[in-house]
Amino acid sequence: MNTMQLRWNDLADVKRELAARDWFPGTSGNLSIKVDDASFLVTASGKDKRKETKEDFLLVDSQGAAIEGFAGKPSAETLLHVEVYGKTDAGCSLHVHTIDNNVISELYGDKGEVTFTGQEIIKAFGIWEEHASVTVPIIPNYANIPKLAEEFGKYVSADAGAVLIRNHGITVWGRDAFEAKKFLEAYEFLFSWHIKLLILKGR
Ligand SMILES: CSCCC(=O)C(=O)COP(=O)(O)O
Ligand SMILES: [Zn+2]
Repeated sequence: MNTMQLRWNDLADVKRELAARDWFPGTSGNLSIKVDDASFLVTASGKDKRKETKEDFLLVDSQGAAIEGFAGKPSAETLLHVEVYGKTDAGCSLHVHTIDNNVISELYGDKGEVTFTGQEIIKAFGIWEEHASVTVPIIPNYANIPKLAEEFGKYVSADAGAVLIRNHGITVWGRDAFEAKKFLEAYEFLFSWHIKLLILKGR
C-alpha cells in the first residue's frame, strides 16, 4: 500500500468516527490529511460525509488545486487546510459544525476568544498543570473564502491548534489523525460542558 492509500484509510477512519458522533449535519464539515510536502487529501465538496464512497477524498496540491484523476470538487474550504499545511508541520486538519461549537462561538464571538480553566480534559492537550487554561480564538465568518482563510491563517503557527469560526464551526489540527481527533473531541467536550454549566447556573 502506498502512502496515499495509507493516509486515505486513516482519514476514512476519522470520518467514520466523526460521522458516528453526528458531527456532519447538512453536508457540513471537511477533513484533510497530509500525504507529503506537496499534497494532501481533502474531502469532496457538498457530499453527505456520513456516507462512505470511493469518491470521498481528492488529492490536492499544496495550494489546494485538484490533482488529476479524482472525481468531484475539493471542499469549498480547502484554503483553510492549505493554511495549516503551509504554516505548520501538522499532518491532519478537521473542520466540523456542531451546535455546541456554534453556541460557544456566538456567546464569545465579540470577545474574539474563549478560555476554559480547571477542567480535567485539558490534559488531552498535553497540559498537566493544575488550574490549566486553554484558549480558542474566534474569527468572523467571512463568506469570501480567501478572506476567511487569511484571517484563519493569523492563528495558525503551531503544529496543533484550533480556531472557532463564528456561527459556523471549528477547525482543529494536529500532528496526525489521532492527535487532531483527540483535540477535536476534547474541545467539543469543553464546549458542551461549559454550555450545560451556564444553563444549570441560569447565566
Ligand atoms: C452546508 S455547510 C456549508 C459549507 C461548509 O461550511 C462546510 O463545512 C462544507 O463545505 P464542503 O465544500 O467542504 O462540503
Ligand atoms: Zn464549514
